[in-house]
Amino acid sequence: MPVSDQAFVTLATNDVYCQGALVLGQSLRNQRATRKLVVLITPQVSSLLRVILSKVFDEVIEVNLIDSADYIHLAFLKRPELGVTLTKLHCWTLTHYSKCVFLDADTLVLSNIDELFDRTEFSAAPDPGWPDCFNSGVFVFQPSLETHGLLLQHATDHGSFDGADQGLLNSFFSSWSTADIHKHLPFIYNLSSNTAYTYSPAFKRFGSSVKVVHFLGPSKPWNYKYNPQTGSVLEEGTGLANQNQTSFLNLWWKTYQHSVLPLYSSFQNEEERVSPGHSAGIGEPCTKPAVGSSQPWPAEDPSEQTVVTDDTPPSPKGCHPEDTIGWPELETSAGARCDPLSPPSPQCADSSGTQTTSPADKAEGGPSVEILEPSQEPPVDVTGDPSPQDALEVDLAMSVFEISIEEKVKELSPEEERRKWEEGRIDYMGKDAFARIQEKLDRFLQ
Ligand SMILES: O=c1ccn([C@@H]2O[C@H](COP(=O)(O)OP(=O)(O)O[C@H]3O[C@H](CO)[C@@H](O)[C@H](O)[C@H]3O)[C@@H](O)[C@H]2O)c(=O)[nH]1
Ligand SMILES: [Mn+2]
Repeated sequence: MPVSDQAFVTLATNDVYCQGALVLGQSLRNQRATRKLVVLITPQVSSLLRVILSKVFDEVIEVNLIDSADYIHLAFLKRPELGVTLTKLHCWTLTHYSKCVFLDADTLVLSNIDELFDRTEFSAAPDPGWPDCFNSGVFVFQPSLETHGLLLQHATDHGSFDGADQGLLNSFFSSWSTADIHKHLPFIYNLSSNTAYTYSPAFKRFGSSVKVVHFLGPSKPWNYKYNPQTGSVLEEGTGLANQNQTSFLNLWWKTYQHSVLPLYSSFQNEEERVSPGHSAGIGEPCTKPAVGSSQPWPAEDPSEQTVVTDDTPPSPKGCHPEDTIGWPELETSAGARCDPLSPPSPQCADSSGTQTTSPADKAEGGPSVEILEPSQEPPVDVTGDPSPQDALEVDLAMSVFEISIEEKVKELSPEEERRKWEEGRIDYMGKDAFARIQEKLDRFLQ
């Protein structure tokens, strides 16, 4: 029975973290989550990713620090490191929900976790590095503007002992470790993938009941390359610590391959229906239609998995090499259009607008799992040249043997920079951070 005034909430401030949010959202749908799915985004997220997110999430909500009260805004300018922290706190403003479960975008849900809604604010699992603190990657909270205001006030008055949300939330909800054991979520709701081996007998004993894996720390699943034929991440140079970690990474990538990549292709199908004759774009899987089917989960999966598929028949697509004109302003890499493993590059679709899927579609359990057939084409890096105002930050590189998500560092021209500022799209955390501006001034004055 869906409970519409409760929601699972995540956050993605850029296109790279959006890939994580998509995997998380699809993993919740695959596990038949009965609550609404909400993703908070910031202005940096490109229009294509907003459309793709709206296929998975019931609500895609843009939040902006600039909307916060002036005193917060000013304090923030002096404390740019609190940026993502304060953004996470926006989840308390979702007052059209009575209770929510926040999940970091780098988490993966392995079985249904609806029972978390039986808990109350503020419930979280211990942090593996300091178990008297909770980890802020998974928590139960109750939206409230009052609490939101108090949290912001706390942030400006006291900062955060780790410079981010986990320190702040731990000092705000400081009685968590002692007051009420019901607020301690079991570790299986927030198992850190990279510490699963530090107490291996416990992992042997309890590992099979893990419900949420959290890829906390500096290396995220999308930093790895994945071989879609073997179904495993490529290990060279990554220093993978252990087998459990690898299994979880493989699961993340399997979800990405089977539940997220098809969203890019189905997006393109919709575009085709809107403007027939402008069919295939970059990387269109045009040689064979994709087949909707249920995909068994890998043997290493520690829990019972269900992949929900819808009954929508795959739209037949022929290979029409002369029709590869979907987005004329973009360059295509030679050969890319016929690689069956290539979804359309995100760069192809800057003109996406604000298309959404109805929540009814999503209630069915998300898009079908597609089997993408390998081809004999040589590996192709599918890249394009997006229009400046929607600069995408990821490149999806696809080949028969390798899928990778790469962060793209895009240099904007001075005019584009100025326009971004004028539109209020300021990268406080990055190149517009005060320290960087100071450096520029210093250079100028020398
Ligand atoms: O550039 C960023 C960075 C973070 N996030 C969001 O913020 C979350 C937290 O960042 P993450 O990189 O996942 O941090 P962790 O490696 O998990 O590190 C820990 O420390 C963080 C800062 O205190 C906490 O937010 C985490 O919950 C905690 O697990 C992410 O999952 C995203 O939802 C973005 O959207 N964009
Ligand atoms: Mn995290």
